[in-house]
Amino acid sequence: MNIIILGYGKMGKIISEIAESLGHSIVAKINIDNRHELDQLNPAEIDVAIEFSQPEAAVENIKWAISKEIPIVSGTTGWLAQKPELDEMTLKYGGAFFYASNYSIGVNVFFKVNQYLAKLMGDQNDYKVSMEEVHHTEKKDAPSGTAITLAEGILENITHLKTWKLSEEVNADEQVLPITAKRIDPAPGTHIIRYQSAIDDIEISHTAHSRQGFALGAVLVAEWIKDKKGVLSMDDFLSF
Ligand SMILES: NC(=O)C1=CN([C@@H]2O[C@H](COP(=O)(O)OP(=O)(O)OC[C@H]3O[C@@H](n4cnc5c(N)ncnc54)[C@H](OP(=O)(O)O)[C@@H]3O)[C@@H](O)[C@H]2O)C=CC1
Ligand SMILES: O=C(O)C1=N[C@H](C(=O)O)C[C@H](O)C1
Repeated sequence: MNIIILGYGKMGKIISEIAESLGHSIVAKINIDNRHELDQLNPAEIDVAIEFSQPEAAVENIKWAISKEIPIVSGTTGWLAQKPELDEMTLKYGGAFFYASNYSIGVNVFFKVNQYLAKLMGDQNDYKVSMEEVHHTEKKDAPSGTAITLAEGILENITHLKTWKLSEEVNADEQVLPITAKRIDPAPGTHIIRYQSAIDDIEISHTAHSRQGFALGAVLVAEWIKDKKGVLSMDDFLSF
């Protein structure tokens, strides 16, 4: 496959290495300073675009790929308010757009465990639920996209919770799920969910040891999306 990398930073570099090791060709590695190279490319020769850039750059990058009819796999976090607009554009162009806040298989198993635990805890009003995420200091957004997906999994199952908020106070508001975001190098990504009561605590966590799992997942999705159409997510890709 011929792949274009939109955002050649920490993730873009690992994704390129993995893709090349699997026999794919990287036809361009685009950062802010060489975006002009996009105009010299022949879209017909690109099978898939993989986009891991920055919150302010993601929408423009994804629009570029959709408008050139190139299937796009995006992992950039911190811009999701604009996703409905991009979903609509994908359908208008008859293209393929895949977004996931986390491409690691382990985290996607963890998403399911989180939903199941929240369902079990839905009527257990003596427990206060809270979340902590830990990432490296270069991360631009907080809370992480993964933390927001986890929060959505909790809110849809615990009815007295109405929203989440960045806060360190576990007991502040019955209706609010507090999320603490810590920035400590070199943490690739840790997420912890805690249910705490006077009697006992329940805790689940996922700790990434490197960025390898995120990058491999993105390449596997890129291979899968090549001949697909529509607005797609990990629920379409994974069979669990
Ligand atoms: N979904 C997932 O599984 C994962 C998602 N992420 C997310 O991916 C994103 C990237 O993470 P990471 O690689 O660590 O970040 P980096 O900061 O290391 O890389 C981002 C890259 O994007 C480049 N960039 C900035 N503006 C543009 C633009 N307009 N067009 C193209 N490229 C641009 C930057 O270039 P320059 O340095 O020149 O500004 C930089 O090289 C983040 O949003 C992060 O949260 C990260 C890991 C996993
Ligand atoms: O910026 C990162 O590094 C990561 N970002 C993603 C997120 O915001 O959830 C995924 C992973 O946690 C690493």
